[in-house]
Amino acid sequence: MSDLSLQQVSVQYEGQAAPTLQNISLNIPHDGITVILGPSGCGKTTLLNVLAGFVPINAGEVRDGDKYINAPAADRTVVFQDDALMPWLNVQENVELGLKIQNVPAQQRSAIAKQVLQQVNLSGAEEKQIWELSGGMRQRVGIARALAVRSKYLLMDEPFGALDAFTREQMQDLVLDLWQQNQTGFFLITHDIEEALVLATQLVLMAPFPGRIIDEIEPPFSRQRRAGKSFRQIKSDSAFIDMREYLFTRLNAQDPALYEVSI
Ligand SMILES: Nc1ncnc2c1ncn2[C@@H]1O[C@H](COP(=O)(O)OP(=O)(O)OP(=O)(O)O)[C@@H](O)[C@H]1O
Repeated sequence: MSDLSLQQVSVQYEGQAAPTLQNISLNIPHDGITVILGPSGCGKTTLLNVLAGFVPINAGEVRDGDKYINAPAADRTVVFQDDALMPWLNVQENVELGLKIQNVPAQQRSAIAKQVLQQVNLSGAEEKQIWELSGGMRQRVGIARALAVRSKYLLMDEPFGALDAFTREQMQDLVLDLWQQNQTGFFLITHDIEEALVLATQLVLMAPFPGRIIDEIEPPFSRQRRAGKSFRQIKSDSAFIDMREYLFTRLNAQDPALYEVSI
């Protein structure tokens, strides 16, 4: 299966003096968890919107294999932070929505919805109304909806930012489970250094003005978690602490030299 790739991509919004993204080149594996970390305003959301096909680029190219990406499609589904669920539909109906748009027959829709709701641990909640759910449950319905259409990539912008620490860890485990079970590629933005480290198979560090990539690392911790190591064990490991401090220093850089590219 092909990967998503950006070659020398630049984006400059109308009315802006400088590019929001400049010369971004990045490979996003179809079977990895790519996490973007960077200070506010460095263009993380713009990058996600480029991959989703929402924002046009001014230079460069974005491709999935030999297919150029310049419009939204069902193989790249955005899971919005506010979960974007339809409050007049129940859980099952929300999950079936994308399938309905694709004219999948009712019986098949229902079977797929039940299966993906089971994957996100929401079996039994099919008939619930959206307003009856907790924030974490709503996020899981949003993810189930994306899984239902068999999306090749899930694009997530700060998906767990509004959740408490415990629910957040449950959602991180869910991402790791789904990554293994479904062979889905994840592209995820977070402000949380520890979250980035425990989830990423590829961690991309960005700097602002103009938005650019300054480092890429491949943390081993998502695989360690899948192999049974607890979050507590991972986060107290000296390798984890060293990487966390490195990222913290670079993200809090007052000194522009720390924003120099180090790939
Ligand atoms: N539609 C738009 N039109 C004009 N300027 C925009 C648009 N979207 C974003 N920008 C500008 O582009 C820059 C980067 O914004 P973007 O949201 O991509 O950054 P970000 O890294 O995701 O920020 P944050 O972490 O605060 O969400 C900002 O200066 C923002 O004002």
